Amino acid sequence: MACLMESSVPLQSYKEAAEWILAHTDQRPRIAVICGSGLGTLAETLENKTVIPYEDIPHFPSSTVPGHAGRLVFGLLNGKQCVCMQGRFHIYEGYSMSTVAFPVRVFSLLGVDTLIVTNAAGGINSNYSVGDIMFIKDHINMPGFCGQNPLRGPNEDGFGVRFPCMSDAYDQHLRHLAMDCTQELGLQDIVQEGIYCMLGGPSYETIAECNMLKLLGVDAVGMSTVPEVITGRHCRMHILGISLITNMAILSYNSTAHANHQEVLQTSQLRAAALIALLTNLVGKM
Ligand SMILES: O=P(O)(O)O[C@@H]1C[C@H](O)[C@@H](CO)O1
Ligand SMILES: Nc1nc2[nH]cnc2c(=O)[nH]1
Repeated sequence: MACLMESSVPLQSYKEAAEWILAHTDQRPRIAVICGSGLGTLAETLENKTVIPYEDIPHFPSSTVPGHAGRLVFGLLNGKQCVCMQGRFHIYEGYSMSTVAFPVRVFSLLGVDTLIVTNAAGGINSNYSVGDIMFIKDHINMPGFCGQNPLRGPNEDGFGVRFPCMSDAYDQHLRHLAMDCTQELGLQDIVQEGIYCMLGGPSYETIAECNMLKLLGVDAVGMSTVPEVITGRHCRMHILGISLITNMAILSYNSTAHANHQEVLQTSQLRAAALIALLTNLVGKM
């Protein structure tokens, strides 16, 4: 009988990508950073860089979104070896959740055990302001309500268990360490801690959808992060999630504001220096 199961990414593809990378750099980082929309400048600050375009790596997807350069950058951040993804993948580009999270399993094969995931997000919580930095304490996988999950398909036991727990997805110790860094850097007035909700995109939310998310207790909404976090936790990585509030979600029919990607990139640029300082300080303490 023909197999009716959807195919997920074959194990061999992760292995071939990892082997290729290991053959092209001597760097062996334990920390990976996924840079959100417009936040890739962090990678420019690494020392002793090895830059690998995604298209050179076997089986790696390509970045198609403005503000996502499409390169892996290996190097030293505050003396610690790191690998930065300058550009991530999204399901709205046409990728499956497992393809979006492909790099995370490759990182795991490289020896990465700590994943810092950043994103640009719309603020739902009315106490937030544009430019706030939100540490993610939990997420809602909205596409997951319709069966979209990066772990869908046969389980790869070599990476993790069939039914991984997600109640501890975001590492409390890392979050507290990051909070301490914001105090040291004088950023405490722009720091929040909250719940991130992933929607599929690429359209931004309607006013009714924003109000629904507010009722659900969501603090910030975006189109990413959740696939990488679920996949990272599946292979027991420690995870820190950071959302930059690049725009406020529109909750009132009286508003004349319109969500747009230019505003997202502008706010990212405005806060790039603060985020770089935060991550540099944090990585130094890890
Ligand atoms: O990759 P992230 O989540 O940072 O980017 C967000 C979601 C969309 O790609 C884009 C919308 O402006 O920003
Ligand atoms: N879904 C969504 N993603 C974003 N990314 C940056 N801002 C937003 C937003 O308002 N909504």
